[in-house]
Amino acid sequence: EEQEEDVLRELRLFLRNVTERLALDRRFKAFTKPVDIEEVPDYLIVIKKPMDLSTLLTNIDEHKYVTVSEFMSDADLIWQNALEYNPDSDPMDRHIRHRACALKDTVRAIIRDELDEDFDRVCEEIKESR
Ligand SMILES: COC(=O)N1C[C@@H]2C[C@@H]3O[C@]2(Cc2nccnc23)C1
Repeated sequence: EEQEEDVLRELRLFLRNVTERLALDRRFKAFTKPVDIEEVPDYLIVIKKPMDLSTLLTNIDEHKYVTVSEFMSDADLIWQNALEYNPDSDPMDRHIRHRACALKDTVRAIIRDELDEDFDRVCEEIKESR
């Protein structure tokens, strides 16, 4: 009903705000756009579910997420993929893994600090009812 759409609209506003703040953080520049398959031809052989911050924003606008947990599953792909594709000891791999870990910790800290438990529960109830 209308009240449910009001809740989901507020969820999208919250998720856009979080995602845009991450995209502005210079540490996360490598995560703002899809990895360029022309530059990295084997990327899709290694990484089965690519994800990036611009794709998160598109998904939000396409009403893909009804709960924060669904959003977090896709957001987690970003740093998980980076750890998986860049496992080596060379400085470049270590650098992007450090940033991937910072992304993981930053997303979790924002959600812990800014997501209201009761609001999240209402979203979960809407999801269960559909
Ligand atoms: C989230 O970003 C990444 O996982 N990567 C891995 C790729 C390997 C390396 O860095 C990336 C882009 C790139 N382009 C050209 C040559 N080498 C690289 C970014």
